[in-house]
Amino acid sequence: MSRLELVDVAVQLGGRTLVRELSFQIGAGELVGLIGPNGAGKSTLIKAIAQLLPYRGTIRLDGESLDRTPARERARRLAYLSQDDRVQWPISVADLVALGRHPYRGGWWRGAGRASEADRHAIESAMRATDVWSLRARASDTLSGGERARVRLARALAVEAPLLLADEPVAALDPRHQLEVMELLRAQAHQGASVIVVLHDLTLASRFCDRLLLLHQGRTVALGAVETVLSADHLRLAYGIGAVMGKHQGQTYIVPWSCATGDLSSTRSAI
Ligand SMILES: Nc1ncnc2c1ncn2[C@@H]1O[C@H](COP(=O)(O)OP(=O)(O)OP(=O)(O)O)[C@@H](O)[C@H]1O
Repeated sequence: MSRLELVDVAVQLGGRTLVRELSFQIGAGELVGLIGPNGAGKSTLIKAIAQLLPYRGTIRLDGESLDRTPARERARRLAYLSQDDRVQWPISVADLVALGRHPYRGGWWRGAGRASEADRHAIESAMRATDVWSLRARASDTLSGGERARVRLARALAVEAPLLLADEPVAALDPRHQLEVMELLRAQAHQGASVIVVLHDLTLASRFCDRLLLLHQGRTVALGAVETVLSADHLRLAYGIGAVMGKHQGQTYIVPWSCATGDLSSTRSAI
């Protein structure tokens, strides 16, 4: 049985259809990259899976419809890292990461200082893995964009959920931290989690993901093996670019190189 299953999922907002009849499955231990141009519907799809937007169709986690799963249980089984990186309160980094353990607690939040042994272990592991342990006493609203991104990822990892949805987790990161975060997501998958990561960097998508889902205008352009999805035709049709592709140490790198010329509208509408 697949871990996550979407059947004919569609999202309509403000009178527009943002995701169109999309079906796919992800197994335990898989890292799937969700790619596509700005406005393709990637965040909308991720939010629908996270039950943050109304949708049509069915989304099942371990065989159970997510819209029927009680909220607290869902919050343990599904960790969501949003694209929105605003930090609303001047709470410490440690307390922000500790919020990831909230679904395991009864009653109201008491902060990282009063966490159980299991909570403390999850919080510290997540902070060390994302390289933010040294920031633990800092006020979270004083962090740089990249530091904040890693702290928010730590909060999502602290949930220790079997499904991790990460919307552009490397967008604000320097190259080394981008690689570290992708290795971390890979490691989460190796340990049995199912991970969906939204990416704009096609080389990272190619190198680290098991499969890719390429969206354009809310539709699936391609879903499958990295080499199949990242074809020159798909890049031209979905992104309107020409790219330089090559191999290094047996892995594919992709450098967006030129804006495709000519009328793409007819080919795009055919996708
Ligand atoms: N609440 C809403 N009402 C109407 N349209 C919306 C709403 N939210 C998003 N959209 C539109 O839906 C489309 C898809 O948005 P979405 O954020 O899912 O794109 P994306 O693929 O994540 O893009 P990006 O790469 O820019 O983050 C966009 O055209 C966006 O303007």
